[in-house]
Amino acid sequence: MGKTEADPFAIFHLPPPGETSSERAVREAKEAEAKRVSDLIDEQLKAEKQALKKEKYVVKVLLLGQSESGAYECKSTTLKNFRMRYAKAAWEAERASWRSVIQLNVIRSIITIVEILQAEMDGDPIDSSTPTTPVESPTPGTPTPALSTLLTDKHQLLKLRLGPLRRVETDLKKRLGQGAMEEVDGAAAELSELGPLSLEPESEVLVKKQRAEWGVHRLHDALEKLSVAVVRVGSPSLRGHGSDDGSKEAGVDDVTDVIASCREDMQALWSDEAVRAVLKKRKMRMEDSAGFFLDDLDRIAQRNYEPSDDDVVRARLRTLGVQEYRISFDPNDNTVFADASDPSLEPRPVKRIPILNIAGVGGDAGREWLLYDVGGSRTMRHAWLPYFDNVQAIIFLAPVSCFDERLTEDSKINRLEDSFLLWRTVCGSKLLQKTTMIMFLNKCDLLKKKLKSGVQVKTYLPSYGERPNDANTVVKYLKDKFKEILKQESPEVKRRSYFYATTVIDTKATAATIKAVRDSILRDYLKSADIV
Ligand SMILES: Nc1nc2c(ncn2[C@@H]2O[C@H](COP(=O)(O)OP(=O)(O)OP(=O)(O)O)[C@@H](O)[C@H]2O)c(=O)[nH]1
Ligand SMILES: [Mg+2]
Repeated sequence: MGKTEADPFAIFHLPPPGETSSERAVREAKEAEAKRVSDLIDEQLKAEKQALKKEKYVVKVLLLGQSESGAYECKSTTLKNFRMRYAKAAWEAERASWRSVIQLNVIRSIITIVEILQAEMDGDPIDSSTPTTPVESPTPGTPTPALSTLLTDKHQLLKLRLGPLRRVETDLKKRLGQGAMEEVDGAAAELSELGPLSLEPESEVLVKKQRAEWGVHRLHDALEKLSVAVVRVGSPSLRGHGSDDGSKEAGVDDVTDVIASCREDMQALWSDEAVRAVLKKRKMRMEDSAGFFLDDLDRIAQRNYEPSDDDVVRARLRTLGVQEYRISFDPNDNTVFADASDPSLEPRPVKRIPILNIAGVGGDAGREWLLYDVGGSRTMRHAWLPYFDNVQAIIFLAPVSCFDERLTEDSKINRLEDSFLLWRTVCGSKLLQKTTMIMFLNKCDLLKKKLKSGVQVKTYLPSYGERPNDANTVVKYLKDKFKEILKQESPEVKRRSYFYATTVIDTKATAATIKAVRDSILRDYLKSADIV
């Protein structure tokens, strides 16, 4: 190579004239460090590029539905069914942490009962706006016989003996930590100001069934805090309360210890006939409320209690904001179900037909899913919009049992009506025109119970007319209504939709539905991405 053809930039790589050997060593060290940093940046860029490419094939699924204090659409419960089946490692790792949430649910139920007894003692009027499952009780507003005379010294004693649960509730909330907060809505605000429990007539205690509910913004963080607390059991800061007999098992934290010590008193309260009569009069069906575990106290209020899958699914913790979950499907599970849309009320076994081999056709496409669980209250709905972009499927939870209930936040609105409105808005969104729509007509168990107790659908939905008042007919009627709305709101594209009648706390029955849903979403995704 001649002098004129020399690399004009070579001069920049030449050592400075007159460089000593120590200066050279310093320079070379600097150059080596610069190269290391440059290589690192290159590697990061490459990894980001690969992640972006992979992200393109991530299937996004959004769970939607209303949620008001006192009535929920079970979005998080549905998601738990997915994770229990398809994110087994994370599910197992979290299991112990859910114990604290279940304990919190138990304590909440007991405190609610004590407050209702208090209201009866004080002669507080019955709150007619409360959307609870109706039981045979007098029409709100009409004079009701006082049951306070049924409440005796026995109840006073029980109340006193259950007093420590208040402190334990505070401890549990502290454990949930900063990621958690109490969702205080309107009338329930006073509850957070409540002092110690009291059955004295001069007490300031107010009973509202529109309860302040404990919720979390970052479930993962909250559960992680709980697991740390569980590991720390036996640490001095968590000790301090002895059990009835003064003994305490090693490794049992204070909260669990107090709950176990209160087991018999909690059972006595829950099984007491006078208490049941007051609850009935005040239209509170604890059995139908979220996070109900009082029938399982024998098992749960134990020092060695460990939650089962079903317990975790039934545990109630309100979602605030939007939570993201990643699920990676097993690469060996490469068959999908044949189309199983529109099954009858009881999930029908569907024939398993290997219609495609994903690994062979689309590589990793469709293996990674991002599931978004959003807080459903009206004040949170604005937060949904950014998640509509590029979403493959919406799982919409509609509560079929709520045809006779009204929103807590606006007592003029029927809950079913609100669900129809929300469904119309979601179906009509331009961003979702090609999105697969999956509807869970949920809470079939509560619907059956309600109809069995004699509630007539036509009283609340005059258009229901003289159709039979049974669950199958009601579900079919509502499904047709939802389908009609979907059709009206999908004028151009033929959008895929699937409707399922569900009871998502029944994990066994839901397993088949979840599998069918997974397969439908995957099949539609692969088709839309032109992978098949
Ligand atoms: N009886 C009955 N209860 C159910 C059913 N599905 C869910 N639940 C209960 O309802 C409660 C609330 O459900 P969640 O899944 O937390 O409701 P959500 O839609 O996530 O509510 P937000 O987080 O407040 O938006 C849970 O504690 C469940 O135990 C069902 O099909 N039948
Ligand atoms: Mg939730």
